[in-house]
Amino acid sequence: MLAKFIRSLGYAWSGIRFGIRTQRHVRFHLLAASVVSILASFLSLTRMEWAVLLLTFALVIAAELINTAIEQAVDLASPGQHPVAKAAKDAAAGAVLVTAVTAVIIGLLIIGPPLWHIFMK
Ligand SMILES: Nc1ncnc2c1ncn2[C@@H]1O[C@H](COP(=O)(O)OP(=O)(O)OP(=O)(O)O)[C@@H](O)[C@H]1O
Repeated sequence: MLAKFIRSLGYAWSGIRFGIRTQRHVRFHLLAASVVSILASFLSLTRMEWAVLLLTFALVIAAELINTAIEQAVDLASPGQHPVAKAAKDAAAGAVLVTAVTAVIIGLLIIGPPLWHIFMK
């Protein structure tokens, strides 16, 4: 039971590594999350603000990994060009865009005002 759980964690970790290795957008979002975290660590954020930031990072990275899974599955099912393949990939990319735009707005709402305060002092 425990061994099976650990094996499943290994599969999930290898999926994350695949996303990081092959998808430049995954790497970009990880970098953006790191930069925001470093900036945020200099600000006196509340636990709730940190929770919202972490949830936002997780949402964007998870959306990128699901997008990667959909791209892989579509390429396997439809190696040639097909309008349904395009619709599937574009919808998955749209989902990532929704989370990324929301993340930028949340980032501006949470770290924007304290950063503004520091730089305008
Ligand atoms: N098998 C396919 N059939 C039809 N259209 C496809 C197919 N594969 C990709 N496309 C479409 O071609 C366009 C570019 O696809 P591509 O996967 O290169 O997107 P991208 O976002 O530039 O990729 P990347 O993640 O490598 O940056 C998208 O509109 C996508 O939906």
